[in-house]
Amino acid sequence: MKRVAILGPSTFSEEATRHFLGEDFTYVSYKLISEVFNATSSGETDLGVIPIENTLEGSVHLHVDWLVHEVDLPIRAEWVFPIDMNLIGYPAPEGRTDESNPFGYIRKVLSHHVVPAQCSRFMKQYLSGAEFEQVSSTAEGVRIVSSLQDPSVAAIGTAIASTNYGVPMLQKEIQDHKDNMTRFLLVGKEASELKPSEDMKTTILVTLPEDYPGALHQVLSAFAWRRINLSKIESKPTKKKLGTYYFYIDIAGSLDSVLLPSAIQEIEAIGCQVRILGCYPSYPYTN
Ligand SMILES: O=C(O)C(=O)Cc1ccccc1
Repeated sequence: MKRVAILGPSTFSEEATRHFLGEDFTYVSYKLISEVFNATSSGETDLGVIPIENTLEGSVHLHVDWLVHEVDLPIRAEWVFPIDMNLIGYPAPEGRTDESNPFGYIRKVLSHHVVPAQCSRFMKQYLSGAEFEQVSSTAEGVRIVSSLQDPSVAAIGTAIASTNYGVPMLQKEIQDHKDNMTRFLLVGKEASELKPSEDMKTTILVTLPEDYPGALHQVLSAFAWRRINLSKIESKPTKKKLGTYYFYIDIAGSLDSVLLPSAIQEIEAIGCQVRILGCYPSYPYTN
């Protein structure tokens, strides 16, 4: 069975990956996302799973940075999964109940750094007196809460973490939007056989030549006149020189098509550097 590195166990990454890949894989849990990248890169696992983008927050920049700067792992698939955030902790100690705010006794909330933006309304209303502390995963927050057994410290995480660590669910589904989706990437050195998808995507990084006015316009027009659809374009610092950027571009379509390789050739011809991060199937959410 193929081995898949995930941030886990009992995380949103695990929920999303089991839903997508099923049980014909061996899941190997790592505490840090850097360990997920490194395990996949070193061959300890065949594949790795990276949460890359959320409906509300956009890209998880730290993870994009790893993909671009630290490893050379092609993207093999992407899928979307709905995320239900839950407040997990212990009930109010006796004498600490507050009519106006049932969670007013909570002083600290532990979770993954992408979480507060996804439950900002709930946190503002009920947890404004609590300090947020970032931990390596939502499950790690629940694990710490279970070890402290202190009602003033709570976590935000998955229902499965509440069950597995034996910490009560205080409030279900506290995310701002019911359709709170996260996009996950499957990365790996070798292609894996996956279910067919109607949608293929290609992700490229483009570095513009210096001193070439209008270079970005030229890049975009290489796609535009071929009627190639871009689903995302983001500029990011190259990290080599202040003020220099590359563009992270998601393209609807496959490198097997005639048009896309010719668009890339045209971009290279004007002096841009192009790195292909992957050409892969994309899956919408189906339950
Ligand atoms: O910490 C987790 O549970 C993760 O898998 C990372 C994450 C956190 C919040 C939304 C999606 C993924």
